[in-house]
Amino acid sequence: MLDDTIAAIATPLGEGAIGIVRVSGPEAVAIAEKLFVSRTGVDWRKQGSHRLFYGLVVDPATGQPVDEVLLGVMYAPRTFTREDVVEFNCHGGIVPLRRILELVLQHGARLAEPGEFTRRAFLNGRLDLAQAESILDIIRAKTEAGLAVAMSLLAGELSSRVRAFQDRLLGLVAQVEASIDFPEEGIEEATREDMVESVRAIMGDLEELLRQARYGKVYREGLRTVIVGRPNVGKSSLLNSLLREKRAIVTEIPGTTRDIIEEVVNIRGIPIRLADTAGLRKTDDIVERIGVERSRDLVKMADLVLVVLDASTGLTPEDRSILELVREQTGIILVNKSDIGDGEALARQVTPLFPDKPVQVISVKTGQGLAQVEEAIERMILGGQAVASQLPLVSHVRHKQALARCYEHLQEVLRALSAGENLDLVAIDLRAAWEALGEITGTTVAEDIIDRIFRDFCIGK
Ligand SMILES: Nc1nc2c(c(=O)[nH]1)N(C=O)[C@@H](CNc1ccc(C(=O)N[C@@H](CCC(=O)O)C(=O)O)cc1)CN2
Ligand SMILES: Nc1nc2c(ncn2[C@@H]2O[C@H](COP(=O)(O)OP(=O)(O)OP(=O)(O)O)[C@@H](O)[C@H]2O)c(=O)[nH]1
Ligand SMILES: [K+]
Repeated sequence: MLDDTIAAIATPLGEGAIGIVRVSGPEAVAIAEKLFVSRTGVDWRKQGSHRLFYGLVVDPATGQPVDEVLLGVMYAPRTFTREDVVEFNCHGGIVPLRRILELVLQHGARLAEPGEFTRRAFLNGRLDLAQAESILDIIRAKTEAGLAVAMSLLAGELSSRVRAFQDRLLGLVAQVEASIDFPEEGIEEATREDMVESVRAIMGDLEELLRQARYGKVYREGLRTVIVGRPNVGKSSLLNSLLREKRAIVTEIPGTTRDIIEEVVNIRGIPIRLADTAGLRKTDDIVERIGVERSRDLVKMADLVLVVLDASTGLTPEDRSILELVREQTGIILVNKSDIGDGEALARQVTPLFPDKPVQVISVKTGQGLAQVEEAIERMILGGQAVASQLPLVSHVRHKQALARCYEHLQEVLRALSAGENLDLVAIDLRAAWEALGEITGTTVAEDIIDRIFRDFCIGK
């Protein structure tokens, strides 16, 4: 598979200043030799790696110049894929990009599959699987904190933690196997206790990582949030104030399963994905409207519900119905318009009715309480902590699940050790724990999981 040379357009297809056709594999340099004509008199083949050369791409069949380009040349093995890589930096239009790609394909490359460049980096050992996954996270990061989490994954911070765990487990395996090899000596009580202690220590460290994993995925995926409330309580005003005051609409992303536009607000580094609940906002009868399937889905799928009440009108039956609808969900109750009504009184009234939900008195008009809303959101996400003391190392569900499986195997090790069971059993569970960790870095992962990971990438990445 790695004998062939792959090529793809690596930049978005649209009108841009520059576009890149990327080529990787054993034929990459030979293809460039056929298509690229230097215009500086420099013999680019005689220069070092990681250089740019100015010239033309010329169609060898016709002798016609196709585009004026900068050719990037990087020689194996010190490249992104660990293969020879050439990059045609052409003008960023669809026709020059397509034309150059076509020529490259005619002269010895095949079209790359989605994520195939990164997959080669993984297969050739330049990146482990978690690092490869981080590259898509970098591309999709919605806030700077999200980018920082992705960059730490790329830097291998999780990977090195995982490898350290694996080393500790291997140490234990060696200890157990040594005892198995000399059964006549049996295993001493002290040794057994020693092992129990080591396993407990590893489990403690795993627990810490798993705690972070609870909110880690929010940095990557964002927090699906909806604002609900009856008409005129100030939902649009709240949304606008979040969007405007933050001046941080990072991007507009289409909802993945529905045709709903989401706007991403950056609240203390946490990407808050506010679904455009125009359907919910514009209707006369909000309760009835929530009954409408689409809106209900939106609310049910939300990670966080912001329920807005109006201090100037007090708690109405409609408010109660809305609050009932979202009783089971993570939410914050916002008592708005405290500038023209007794917000504290209304807050005292609803707090005992919905003890799970923090209540915050606000006025979108004066700005009162809005900073505390952000704090409350942060606190809910970070499991009670007001501020993340450190960015989470675990941001993928896949990684979290592998850590959890490792943990379960270690529970089994503990049980077997304290029940005085056969050491063969203990060794098997220790190895299983070790293997679960290898799924994160990709040393013990099934091919179909790797396929699934790279399928999400775009072509050219
Ligand atoms: N034009 C271009 N820009 C790009 C990339 C690319 O492939 N091409 N990248 C890719 O997605 C990212 C940068 N990542 C890269 C990672 C490693 C290497 C590389 O050549 N690494 C060598 C180090 C070479 C040296 O030390 O001299 C190596 O790791 O061995 C290049 C780009 C983002 N920008
Ligand atoms: N005094 C005061 N008025 C507010 C406050 N927040 C919003 N309003 C006003 O309340 C009215 C309704 O606000 P909207 O934001 O449109 O309310 P909504 O909940 O989106 O209303 P619908 O779209 O009908 O569901 C507007 O006139 C706002 O200016 C507030 O904190 N204090
Ligand atoms: K409105």
